Amino acid sequence: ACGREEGQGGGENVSALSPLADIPAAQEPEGSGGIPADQGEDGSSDGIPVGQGESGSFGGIPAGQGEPEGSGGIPVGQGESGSSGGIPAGQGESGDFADIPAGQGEDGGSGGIPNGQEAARGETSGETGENGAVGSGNGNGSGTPRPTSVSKLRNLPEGFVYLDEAIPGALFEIRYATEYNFVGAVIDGYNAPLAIMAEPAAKALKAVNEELEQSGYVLLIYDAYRPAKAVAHFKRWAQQPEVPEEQAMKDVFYPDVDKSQLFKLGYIASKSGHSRGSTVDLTLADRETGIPADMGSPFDFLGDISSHGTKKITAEQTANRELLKKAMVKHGFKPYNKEWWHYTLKDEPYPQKYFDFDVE
Ligand SMILES: C[C@@H](N)C(=O)N[C@H](C)C(=O)O
Ligand SMILES: [Zn+2]
Repeated sequence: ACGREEGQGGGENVSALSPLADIPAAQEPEGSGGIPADQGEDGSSDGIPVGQGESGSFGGIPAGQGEPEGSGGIPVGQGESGSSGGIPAGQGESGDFADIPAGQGEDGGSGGIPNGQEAARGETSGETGENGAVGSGNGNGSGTPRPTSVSKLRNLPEGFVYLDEAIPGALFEIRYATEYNFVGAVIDGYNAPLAIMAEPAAKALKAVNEELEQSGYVLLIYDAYRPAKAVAHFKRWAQQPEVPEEQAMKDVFYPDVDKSQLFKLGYIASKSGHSRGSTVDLTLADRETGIPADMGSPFDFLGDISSHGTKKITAEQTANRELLKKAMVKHGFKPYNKEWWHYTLKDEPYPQKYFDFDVE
């Protein structure tokens, strides 16, 4: 897993494959570095990787632009994403589409951090049903990939796409659709372990994946588009006092910080770039095994060690972070200094809009 555990996967190959360009991390917090809760910024998540088998075409995506952020647990193979025909009547409406005007945003939540669980190669549950069911793992932190049937409603707002269709070969572990995240519950608005982004961001991310494949890696995506209602859920949770039942998840994701400080410290954003559809939480995984590269801290570990430039990690872990960063920056994404997994497309198509349709 990508946590603090020993890095599997990436290690040795990395130095040979990555020129470690010194790309400075973006200063501007999408998160809320030093910004009081409620003033919004970006956030991200961690989840269950899903191996995306055959994905559909990437039709209709405008020339690339882009940015990124993920979920905890078990990578899930997204088998064949079949056609979307056959959606039962009455299921078609995807969630609310209440766009939140810029400046009103709710606080962003923070993606759960995967505890070094092995990223199981997408257990493709595969067979896509008539309504596009795909297999996906449930990020319950058990370490055991369990196929789940997911039906895509396929009526996303115009301009948005499912990443399993847009980025063949990527893996997914949508933590906020599971209980394996810092909140310890499925997050509001995540009705299925799916990743959605605005088309330009998806196109740019596809290019990143293609480039990394040359080095033996694929992208493992923990979170992408995040509904505003999910950010509101994070905020409500952070405002409640910590209780003993939360200790297990606290130990994994925010052991050194009181949860009431997570927004203020920039680890979760009140107005998250994720809700604008062009931010993604992700890591590198071995192309053959699906095992996440060792990044020195797990996804959604909310602490200093997750910052770009930290001295607390090994040269190999730094190299892994740099390999990901170099590829992301090359294709138009900007990093977030406090979280090595969080990236946002610079030329995002909806810079002022905070969407609230459900992930389903
Ligand atoms: C919570 C974490 N995964 C994340 O995305 N943090 C940034 C700052 C956000 O909430 O936008
Ligand atoms: Zn993020």
